[in-house]
Amino acid sequence: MKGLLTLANGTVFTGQWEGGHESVEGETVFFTGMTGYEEVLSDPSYKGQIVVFSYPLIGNYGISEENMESKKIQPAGVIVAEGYSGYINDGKTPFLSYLNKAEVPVMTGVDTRTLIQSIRTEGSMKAVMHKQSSSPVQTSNTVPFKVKQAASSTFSASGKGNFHVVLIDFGYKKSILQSLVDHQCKVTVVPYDTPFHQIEKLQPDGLLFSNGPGDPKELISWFPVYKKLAERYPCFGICLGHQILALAFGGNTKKLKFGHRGANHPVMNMKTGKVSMSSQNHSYVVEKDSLIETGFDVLFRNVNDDSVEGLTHRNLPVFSVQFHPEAAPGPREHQQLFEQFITSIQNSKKKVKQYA
Ligand SMILES: NC(=O)CC[C@H](N)C(=O)O
Repeated sequence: MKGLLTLANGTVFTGQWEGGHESVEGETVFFTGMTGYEEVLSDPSYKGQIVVFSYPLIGNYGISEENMESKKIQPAGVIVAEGYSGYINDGKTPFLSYLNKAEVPVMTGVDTRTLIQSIRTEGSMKAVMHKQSSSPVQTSNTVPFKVKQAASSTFSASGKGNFHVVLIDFGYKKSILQSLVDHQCKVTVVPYDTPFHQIEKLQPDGLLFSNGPGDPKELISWFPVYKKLAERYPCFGICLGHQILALAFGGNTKKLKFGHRGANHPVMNMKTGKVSMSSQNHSYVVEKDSLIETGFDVLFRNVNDDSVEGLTHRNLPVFSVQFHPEAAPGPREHQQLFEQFITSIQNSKKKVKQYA
């Protein structure tokens, strides 16, 4: 069965329709990593997007539940050049069956090279993906934000939990929670719309503002609460969490032409001059010139396009990164940022003791 992907500019790409809902729409974005499709498919930040994989063969090591970042397949649709359907190890689910079960449509045999070139030239675009035999869904302008946990829940490694971190959930990846637990934190996950006094009641040692889908400015009504929290507790922001911290302190964000999605984005630490590789998945960035009165300095910059990749506050134990330090199988060299967060919690605790 033939499938069609119609971009907002009218360009049509064809491929093999492999199943799932008969018609979906979403913003078309591309991911350049050679591995890591399980992470991409289950990262809530991809919610509602149509993801095009630039690596030509996807699915060659199947799907393992343990590598999934959330309980759902998050993108609205998936486009690949070739979907692997050969042998995989026991205990893994074949790529296409997993997506079929989740009813997420996949198109294979697509000219992904030309498709990605057109996104690079014209920018990320809305598109409709549908089975040739069914009529396409109507395009709407709804932004697919709002990933919400019903209630808060607490996690820790048994017998451990030296620091209590409240993870503010905008659509968090499981490996962020895991990285905190691995760093001896007891973690309470709370929905993004949890009032200040409820977070205060939990007596956190620090707060983690998570990643998440959509435009961070949608959360504007919550910025005063996030600012108050950041003035009170040591904070670490990741991706959407980083953007939100900048906005809450009066900074601004803008949308990139086609975003950064891959596992080899070089970033420079502005304090040390050291360049390291990072995993990334974002459309929006913090505008450097908007930071003047926020109290934030640039902690990391992107070596490719000079965009802001991290912030550190001059007077508060608050820092953030636009990339994903928790990511796997991307580079692991940013795990030390979780250590930095723990150190900032420890230092704040010492200060409180001093003044007590
Ligand atoms: N990974 C994320 O948290 C993404 C943040 C935001 N939705 C963006 O696209 O820029």
